[in-house]
Amino acid sequence: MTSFNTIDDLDAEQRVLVRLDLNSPVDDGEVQDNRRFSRHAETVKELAEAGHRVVLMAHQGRPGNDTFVSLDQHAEIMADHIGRDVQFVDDIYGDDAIAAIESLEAGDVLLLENTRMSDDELPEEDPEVKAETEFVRTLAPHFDAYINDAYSAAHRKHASLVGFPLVLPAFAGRVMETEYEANTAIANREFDGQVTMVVGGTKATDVIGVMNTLGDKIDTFCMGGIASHLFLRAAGYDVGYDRHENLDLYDTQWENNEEIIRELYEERRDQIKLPEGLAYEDDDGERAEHDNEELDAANYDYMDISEETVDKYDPIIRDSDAVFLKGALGVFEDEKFSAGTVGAVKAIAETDCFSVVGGGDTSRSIEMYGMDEDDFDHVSIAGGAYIRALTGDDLPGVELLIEAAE
Ligand SMILES: Nc1ncnc2c1ncn2[C@@H]1O[C@H](COP(=O)(O)OP(=O)(O)O)[C@@H](O)[C@H]1O
Ligand SMILES: O=C(OP(=O)(O)O)[C@H](O)COP(=O)(O)O
Repeated sequence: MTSFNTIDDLDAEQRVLVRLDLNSPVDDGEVQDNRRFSRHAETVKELAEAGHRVVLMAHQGRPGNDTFVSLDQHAEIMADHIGRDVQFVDDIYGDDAIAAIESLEAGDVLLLENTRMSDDELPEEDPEVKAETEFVRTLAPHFDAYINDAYSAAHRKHASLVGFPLVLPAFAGRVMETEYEANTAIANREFDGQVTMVVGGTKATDVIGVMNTLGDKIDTFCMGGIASHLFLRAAGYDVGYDRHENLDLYDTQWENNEEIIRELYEERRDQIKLPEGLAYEDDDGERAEHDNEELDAANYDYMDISEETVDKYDPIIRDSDAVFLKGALGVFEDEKFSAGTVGAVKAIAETDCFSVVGGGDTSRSIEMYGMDEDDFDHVSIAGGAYIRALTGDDLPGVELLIEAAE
């Protein structure tokens, strides 16, 4: 069913520019190894072993966030995964980057600096505009082929994702192939019985927009994470406001989505299940909980759904014939705030239903809490892209690969 050219269609010994998605959790400045590395390592290893000169591009975090860091650590982690050296240059398309690219020999692998450190990368613009950026125009002449393996970023119209397919022969990497095939098959499938979507994570903007479109396919949404705080705010509770100056989790997402959140809450109230309360860290560093009536956004950070909410969602999941999870229901990386995410993921694993767990960060909870990937029909390293794919909407990065093959 593959509709694009893949690594199998490459000529021998090419100079290949490969876009990966290595966007990872960062803990105190330390990049955390995760499934994105192991999955992309298959593509990188295959290309290097075939004797291509392999130059990798990826992004990390968003400017202004703590997770917006250099990719030097990513090069070391990738090297461990592929069992060969991964060179790193702290430049994207300047003289240092070009010199490093030109000095590569067959089978060498080089990682360029975080693409989002270039001003050309981020504004979402049409491919034709991105293809004209200095970023794309400077790098492209040094390559024979562009390979997009970053399915999980394919919903973004950024230079490294949509600019190059217009100026270089474009191919899909192995992760792109498998994620596209799995997610497209899921999107085209009809489900009988009860279909549930568990929605969490921090990127509420990515999920709220598509909830309306998916509303006719999904019987019940179980809400957690930041999106649930925004819905609770729409329901009149004191939550979903930022209390730290340098951390924008809520205010912008509320401003951008207020209308649709209020509309969804009004029109789909029976379908959308909200937390009964939320958990925070008390003065002794222990988990404590507030019921919705007690929520106090000015003084507390809420990091998980309450235990009562876990109990409310559990039977909904267990009675389902299909369950899709996108995003963590709480800060599961800290064990005391893992109850929501682990409760939902375990219930899905133990239920004989069709199941998909999505999200680069969220899929880490499976191994962190001793579950097995085989307990799910599909574990996607994509979050926003996978949920967008479920709506049947095109992903710009994928569309360009398909057009290139036509
Ligand atoms: N209440 C919360 N407050 C802060 N972060 C949260 C909260 N609930 C969930 N998260 C965080 O959401 C992250 C996953 O969100 P996101 O990046 O949107 O999903 P993914 O990368 O899995 O698609 C997790 O790492 C988790 O720590
Ligand atoms: O991690 C990603 O998306 P995801 O959190 O939806 O899985 C991608 O790398 C896209 O990153 P972005 O949402 O900062 O554009």
